[in-house]
Amino acid sequence: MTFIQDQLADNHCFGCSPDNPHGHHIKSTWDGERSICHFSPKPWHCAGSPHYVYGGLIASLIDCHSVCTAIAEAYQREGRAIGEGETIFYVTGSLNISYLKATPIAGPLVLEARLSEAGRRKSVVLCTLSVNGELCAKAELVAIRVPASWGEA
Ligand SMILES: CCCCCCCC(=O)SCCNC(=O)CCNC(=O)[C@H](O)C(C)(C)COP(=O)(O)OP(=O)(O)OC[C@H]1O[C@@H](n2cnc3c(N)ncnc32)[C@H](O)[C@@H]1OP(=O)(O)O
Repeated sequence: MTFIQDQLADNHCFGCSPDNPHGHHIKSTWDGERSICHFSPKPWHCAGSPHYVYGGLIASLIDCHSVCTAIAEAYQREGRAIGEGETIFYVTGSLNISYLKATPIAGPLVLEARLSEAGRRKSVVLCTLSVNGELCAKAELVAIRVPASWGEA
């Protein structure tokens, strides 16, 4: 399976870089229309209750998965494979999450994202997070394209 994050160069992100030793290392697939990410929380990712996932982690996963989705779609729109040629880099402009149900820590968490808008610099990504087919959170993220130098070390 090919993951978006493994095709991106110069990515140091806490949420999604394969090379950040302290990060979440999320992995997302992109089928040309939507992206999927599976994440299995650890016991220490709990909220006040040991049974449910901490909301900040949920935000972090949605953030990275959605921005990576915007990046994948942008490469596709330019007729390029992900990571091919000049680097395309997006950052989070805004993130609006609704926590609909407590998210069971037993997981796995399934994130699914697709674009509702794709402009020259701005993309809007809709993302859901479900466990066992039950919708626990939904979000809208505005991703803004920035120069590739943003991501350089
Ligand atoms: C592979 C890597 C994956 C990385 C995933 C990591 C995700 C992250 O955590 S990134 C870190 C968190 N985000 C940041 O630090 C971003 C900080 N903010 C910025 O750098 C800037 O404010 C930035 C880039 C968002 C906007 O730059 P700016 O030059 O002001 O944009 P501007 O030209 O005014 O606006 C462009 C478009 O975006 C829209 N926009 C700008 N900022 C926002 C915002 N905060 N919310 C919603 N829309 C916005 C504008 O309305 C405009 O839209 P339109 O084209 O429809 O008129």
